[in-house]
Amino acid sequence: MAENSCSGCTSESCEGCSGQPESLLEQLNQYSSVKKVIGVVSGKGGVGKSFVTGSLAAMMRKQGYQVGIMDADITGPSIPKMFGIHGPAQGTDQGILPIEAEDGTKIMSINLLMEDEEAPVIWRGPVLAGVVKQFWSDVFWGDLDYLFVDMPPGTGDVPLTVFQSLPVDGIVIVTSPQDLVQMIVKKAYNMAQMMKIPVLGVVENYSYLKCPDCGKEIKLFGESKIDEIASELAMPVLGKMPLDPSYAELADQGIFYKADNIYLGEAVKKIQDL
Ligand SMILES: Nc1ncnc2c1ncn2[C@@H]1O[C@H](COP(=O)(O)OP(=O)(O)OP(=O)(O)O)[C@@H](O)[C@H]1O
Repeated sequence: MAENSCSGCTSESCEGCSGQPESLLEQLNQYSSVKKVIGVVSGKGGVGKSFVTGSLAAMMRKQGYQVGIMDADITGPSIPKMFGIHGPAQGTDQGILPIEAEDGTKIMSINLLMEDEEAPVIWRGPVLAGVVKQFWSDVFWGDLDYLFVDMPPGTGDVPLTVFQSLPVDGIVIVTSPQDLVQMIVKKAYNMAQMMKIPVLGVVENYSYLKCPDCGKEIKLFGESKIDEIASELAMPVLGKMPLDPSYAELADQGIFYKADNIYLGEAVKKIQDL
């Protein structure tokens, strides 16, 4: 995990602090340990960010790692439904307990804390940011190898809070093959650069649809430009995923942890190598 050796001390009490900007890192829940924090981001909504978060978590879990998912997409949480879990989450002296999916993935989401899952969250940025910090400091995650953070789309308050408050080891950018992509991917990439967060690479979703009859690959959104963009930014393409209704079905049935996303092998390797 990224070091935060100077958090909690002042420039008077620690020589190491002098001249360094004050760290905004939040303290992790004291009864928990998290080895690696991986953020999954997208420049715009609906490109499959939760889908990639869920796939990566499920694949890591299948390999025997202790895995958690923090659903930081507070106003559009979709992880609990994908993993077939419901609240209310319970609290103990150690903190709020995440809810475990059937495969053992530990999940915390605002939907697990609301009385009515369908009630909208109409909160301003600072409140949303506060919730994300509490998901780190007040949730009893236990000992995790990987915590995946499903971010809201864009570069607003919540992604900024995650980048500043959590020791993010790397991010995966998710995108789709459309004309706007170049600008959107660059915005996400540049934000990470400005926050000094390593970019592990980019995943393109909806790259094509495979015809169930003839196997032909149909490029629904036109030709992909992701290789060009990735090479311009000197980051790897970690996968190109087709639109595959069988995955959507697993999500709708709440058994997404069963998904074996063969298109994300490179992404898994990259995360394991961290
Ligand atoms: N490759 C795919 N094949 C089939 N269905 C997919 C694929 N990718 C995403 N979906 C489905 O599309 C919908 C939107 O995906 P998802 O929720 O992951 O997007 P998102 O980027 O997280 O959205 P938001 O911006 O709202 O957070 C979901 O129902 C998901 O199951």
